[in-house]
Amino acid sequence: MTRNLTITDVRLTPILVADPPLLNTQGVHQPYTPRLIIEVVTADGSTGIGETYGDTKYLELARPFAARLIGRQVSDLNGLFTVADEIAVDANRVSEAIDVGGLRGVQTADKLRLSVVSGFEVACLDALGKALGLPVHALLGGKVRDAVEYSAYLFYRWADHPEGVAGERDDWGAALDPAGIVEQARKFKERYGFTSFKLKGGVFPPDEETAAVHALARAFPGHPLRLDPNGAWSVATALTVAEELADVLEYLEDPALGTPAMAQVAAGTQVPLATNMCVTTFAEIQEAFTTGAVQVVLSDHHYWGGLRNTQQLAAVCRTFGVGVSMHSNTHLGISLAAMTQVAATVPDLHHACDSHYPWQPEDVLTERLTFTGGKVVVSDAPGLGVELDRDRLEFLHRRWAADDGTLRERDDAAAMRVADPEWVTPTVPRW
Ligand SMILES: O=C([O-])C(=O)C[C@H](O)[C@@H](O)C(=O)[O-]
Ligand SMILES: [Mg+2]
Repeated sequence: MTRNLTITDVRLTPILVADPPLLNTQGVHQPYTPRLIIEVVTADGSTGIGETYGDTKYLELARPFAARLIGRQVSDLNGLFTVADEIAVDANRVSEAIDVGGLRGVQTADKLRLSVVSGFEVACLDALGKALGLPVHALLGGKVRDAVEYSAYLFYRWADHPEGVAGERDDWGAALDPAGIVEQARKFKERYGFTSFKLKGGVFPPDEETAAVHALARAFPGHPLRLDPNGAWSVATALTVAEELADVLEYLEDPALGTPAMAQVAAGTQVPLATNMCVTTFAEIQEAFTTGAVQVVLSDHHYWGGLRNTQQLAAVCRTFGVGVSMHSNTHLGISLAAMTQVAATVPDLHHACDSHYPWQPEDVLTERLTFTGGKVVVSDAPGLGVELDRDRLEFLHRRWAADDGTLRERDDAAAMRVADPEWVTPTVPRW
């Protein structure tokens, strides 16, 4: 039977989703964070869904992108990059050259475009898979594992958002010291079965964070542990921490900012270094790999340009003997399903992937994805194997529409200033 896979409609729905008061070196998460949900509809009635960042700078690229997709084939995934090249990026959007205070590395016009392409690519793959009756992993060449392992993403956090700030409550409680972090890790293990733990650092002086990692090592002997200060330390501080934690760390993530600093740290320690900050584009690979600056690249399909680019990144890493795993920031179930589908196809995946999903109490799916033994089972259902809950989508969109603009852009430093008016984004290295 010949199918008509022409794209006839594209729907873009910006939403605001609840986010807990998670601390990082920039500040704290806002009570609600923007995401963009993308639906691609084909002439024969398949609808595919994708998800990406929802801040204004992404929306303003997604709209002309969506308009250009009408009439194209949903299977023309390579064509998405051609379409992206046609979209002009406002120079002001990249003038500061960093994104979310640098948490996602360099910001370029291409990377902004790729962050939009990724949402459309996932939606097209989902629609194509549904039309053909094949899971996304089959469209990517087939799965090499039946479940994908994730790590518990531990955060220093407050119990609630600052007084007077509207937000959703949760039962995780505060975690502001080693005991609080161990308690949080126990809950993660109980609720989801995770056996790897990553602590988001760069929040407190390094000796406090080192103490928290030692406390985790005592509480969970033999479990892989990671610490990620998002580049907040000097080379000297990074080397001190690496020495103190050498026996317990699986890897140290972005201890110092930029490839040259990472290369200096790498030269002085046996602890592997991972990154989602100094290698975030193909252009950054050569310098990082030839200087031995990183041993594990944490891919994020959102800003690498989608699932197929993630596979290409994995192939380059494999060629250079560099490990690959996955980075995450606030995302919903569509992205977790997409991450799981692509991770299932990557042969050398030796580290549990990051996921913020357990921190997100809200979703746009009819059924939440679940972690069992720290793993998500790879769906063999057509497409991503998930279904959009239209009522939830509408509810979360109404929250976005009602916002006066303050929450539509993620700004962790601004959120921190609500609690501490003197707060300014720390200069790096912070310690
Ligand atoms: O380096 C990382 O893993 C991240 O930046 C992940 C997230 O952005 C995290 O730091 C956050 O959301 O606060
Ligand atoms: Mg990181």
